[in-house]
Amino acid sequence: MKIYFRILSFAKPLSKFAIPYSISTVLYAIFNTIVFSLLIPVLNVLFNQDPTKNLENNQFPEFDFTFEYLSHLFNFYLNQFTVTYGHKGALIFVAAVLVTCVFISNISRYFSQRVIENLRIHTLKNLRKNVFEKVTNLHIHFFNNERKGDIISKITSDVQVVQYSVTNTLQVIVKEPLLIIGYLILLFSISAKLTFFTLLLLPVSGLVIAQIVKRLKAQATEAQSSFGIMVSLVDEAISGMRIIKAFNATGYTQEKFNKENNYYSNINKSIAKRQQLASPVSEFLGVLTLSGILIYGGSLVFENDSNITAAGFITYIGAFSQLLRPAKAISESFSNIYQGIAAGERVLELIDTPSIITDDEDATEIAEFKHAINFEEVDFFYGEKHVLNQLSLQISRGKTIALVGPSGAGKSTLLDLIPRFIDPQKGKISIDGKDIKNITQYSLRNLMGIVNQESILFNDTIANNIIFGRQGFTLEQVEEAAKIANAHEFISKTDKGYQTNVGDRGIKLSGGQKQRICIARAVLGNPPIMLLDEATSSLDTESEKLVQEALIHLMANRTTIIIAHRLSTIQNADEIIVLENGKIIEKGTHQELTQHKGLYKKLINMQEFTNH
Ligand SMILES: Nc1ncnc2c1ncn2[C@@H]1O[C@H](COP(=O)(O)OP(=O)(O)OP(=O)(O)O)[C@@H](O)[C@H]1O
Repeated sequence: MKIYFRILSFAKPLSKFAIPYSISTVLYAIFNTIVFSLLIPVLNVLFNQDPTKNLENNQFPEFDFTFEYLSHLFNFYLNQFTVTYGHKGALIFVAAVLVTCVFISNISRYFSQRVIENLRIHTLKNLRKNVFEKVTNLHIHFFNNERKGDIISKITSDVQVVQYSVTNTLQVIVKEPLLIIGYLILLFSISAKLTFFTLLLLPVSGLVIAQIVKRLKAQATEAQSSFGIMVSLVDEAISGMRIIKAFNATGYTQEKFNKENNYYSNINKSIAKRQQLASPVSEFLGVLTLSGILIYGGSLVFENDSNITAAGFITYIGAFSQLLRPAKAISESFSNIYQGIAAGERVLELIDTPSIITDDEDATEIAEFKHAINFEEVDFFYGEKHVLNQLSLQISRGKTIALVGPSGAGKSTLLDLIPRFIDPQKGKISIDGKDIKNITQYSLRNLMGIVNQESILFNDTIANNIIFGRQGFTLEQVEEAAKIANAHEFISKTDKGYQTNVGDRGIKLSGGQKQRICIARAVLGNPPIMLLDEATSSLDTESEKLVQEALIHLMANRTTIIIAHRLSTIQNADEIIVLENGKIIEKGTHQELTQHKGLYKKLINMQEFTNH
């Protein structure tokens, strides 16, 4: 229930919806019940052939806020009509009242449905907005541990499931009980004795339904997470289609998907079995109750119990059968709500995931980089694994630092610490003496240009891929950045120049072109610090030369920390840091390090670096 109310809290301000919804629903319930209460006088008109009999005790009723008052008022006018215009006139009167009541009740229903529909759309818009904002604000490490497909399915499919069950239930929770109350009042006013008897039978039906829907929530959770796995499989298959084809793994991939698909379908079958059972069972139990009423109530009528007349009894049966419909709707929606709650729980779990990397309350902005970046006895762990061990390092402004070392030595981890993609468990990293934890992430990252090994582009124009949402850049500045990145020439030759769309992940561009656009993106805004992870994938010589040149332009007059794979980059660096098992074991220039018989020399001898 807590989850249910939290989901509803996304409908803020609730009063905007709650007030008009309550008013229109109450009106609907009242007029709907009145329509039924009209049955008694109609039957009386039909059965009662002597109108003067009615007139004898026909008095204008005293005002009272009850159904009885309404019924007396109606009877008063009905009798007047019967006497003045005969039975036909009376029937026309009843028909006119009926049409008016049905009109008002349907208008009210239409309004209440419109309000609830708006509430549903509003809630889901807020829920989707919140969950996407949350996901994009989360620390990078979170995405290493989660399946991408699961996150996608939470934002899309789970939110949709919440829509169809939780908000539908809201409609049922308010409207149907009101209808039930209305019908119960009518039933009590016809015969209290018979209604007490009816109420005794209802809890039995409730217990049976509860038993049926009990396991639904666990199954619904399983179904949603299985759907998440399926989305992941589709995502992996589409992104890895080349490899799948190259290794003839189409069958293997299809089989993996089919297995999950079968599992998902089976859970859904089982859920549907239970859900579908709720409605016929509740209807059957309702009719069972009705037969009880028929026998008991009928005998009261036969015994000439003054409590209930024949017309009253027929209306009673009619009203009771109407009572079954909202009761059925409630039991049906309860069998659906579990699916919605399970989905809601998954969405809220994502919203509640704490971001490990946050800005300190007293974090300040940093506008420029003047002196040095310092690592002081930094320790970093991935779980139990000690990735960086008591690492201390100074990077002075304007220098180019090359990080080298065997695979898994901790180079990428070291680079990720500088823009606070991750935080060290021990030690301190500072810029110009200021702990980076006390600097806002936004201003810290604003000082940096980052180029990854993988050229990540988005399905958008070249210009938008370079600007990437940053404000205040002119097309001239974008072109300037592209020129530094050796990209301007090829961009100008494309169909629409800077407005050319690069396709999904930049599929319409070559590897080298993608890299140069990423370099242009990093250069734009002229950040003083560059964090580079040199690509290992070899390009053709021409392309390689262009990328290499672009990187040289990029590093000029900046502080650069680069995970280097090319010998030329390493040789040009001011300082080479050799990492092994999370420790700096050597540092110096190329000349200095080749004179030692250390790891660097060994890596050179093993031809670890490419010779461009
Ligand atoms: N997200 C992660 N979760 C758990 N362990 C990780 C994660 N990322 C890296 N590691 C581990 O941390 C260690 C250092 O990884 P890192 O990527 O920093 O090495 P590297 O020197 O950059 O290697 P390479 O040159 O192969 O990219 C490795 O042993 C790796 O297995």
